[in-house]
Amino acid sequence: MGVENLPRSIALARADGGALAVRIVDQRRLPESLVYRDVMTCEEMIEAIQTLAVRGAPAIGVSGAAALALYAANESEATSSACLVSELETIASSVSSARPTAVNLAWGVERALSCAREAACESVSARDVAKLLAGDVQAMIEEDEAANRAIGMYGAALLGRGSRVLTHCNAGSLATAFYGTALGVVYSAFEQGKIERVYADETRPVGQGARLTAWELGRAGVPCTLICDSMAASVMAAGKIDAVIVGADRICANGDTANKIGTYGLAVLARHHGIPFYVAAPASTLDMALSCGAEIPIEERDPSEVSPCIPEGVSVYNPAFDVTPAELISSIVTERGVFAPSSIMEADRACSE
Ligand SMILES: CSC[C@H]1O[C@H](OP(=O)(O)O)[C@H](O)[C@@H]1O
Repeated sequence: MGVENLPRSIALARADGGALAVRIVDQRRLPESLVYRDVMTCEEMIEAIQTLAVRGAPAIGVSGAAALALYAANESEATSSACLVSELETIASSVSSARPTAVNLAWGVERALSCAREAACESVSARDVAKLLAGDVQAMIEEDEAANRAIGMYGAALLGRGSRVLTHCNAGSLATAFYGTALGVVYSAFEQGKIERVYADETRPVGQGARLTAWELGRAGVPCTLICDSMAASVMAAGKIDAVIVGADRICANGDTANKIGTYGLAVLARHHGIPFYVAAPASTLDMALSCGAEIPIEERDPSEVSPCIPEGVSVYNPAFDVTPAELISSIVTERGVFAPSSIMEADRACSE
């Protein structure tokens, strides 16, 4: 039992014949089946991101860089590193725009481009640039896990013994390279004997809580109660929650935070009930270029996610995220410590050192 019993959501691998592959857990198949899928091309990775086969801000950040590494290794016929860089710059925007809200995706793509440009300046061959890109994806995977374990350590210190935590969506190991952000705090606190129970919102319409968080916590042996999103208010009113911990897809310079749709409502409820509301996220989720949450692009997804049967003449609104104002957030937990939302720019500087 424990977090080590969880699969790695994304890893580099070699397909039959030795070609570079990115091996992902196909999260659309959970909780019924744990299915791994080898992604071999840039287009396949874009499709995996758009269909939520791979999902979660940090995980799609790694996937964005991996998309370029797959192109360089398996698709490009460039005869020079300069030509390869030019090709990568051409496809980069199609990867970054696969999902607009999580800043991690654009961050991962830009990191891969920088890696390729720097290598090309060293006059290495296109083949060697491809190898360096794959190596940097592996480094991102390792860095993300380390960041999540640090987030877990700092976040666990905020919780007392016997804590009952409410979480939303899945900000677990599946949503990252490994260990998770919000659930990383849970796993660290659980190892310290601090977690009595986790209440997991099912998180309509896609059900990341019911399908993924409940599956993770069950597999890790963490006591979990699955609730409908509409039950969160009553559970808080009944005094069953000591803290709310969620992930993030983009955190602005003033601390406003985009996360899965329904997060904002939880923050309002937590404030009403005097319950601390924590956001857990790595530096790759910070976007200091945006001054406030109104600037965050919110992805709208297919109406069929809300219901397979939409009555004629009825429209559907399906935003995948909402924005929680900084004033409703108690603290933001990063790999460099716990920060007040108003001090998140300090966190960005600390994480960049
Ligand atoms: C640590 S994952 C962050 C964030 O990403 C998830 O969105 P999605 O399932 O659509 O990829 C959710 O908002 C998580 O909180």
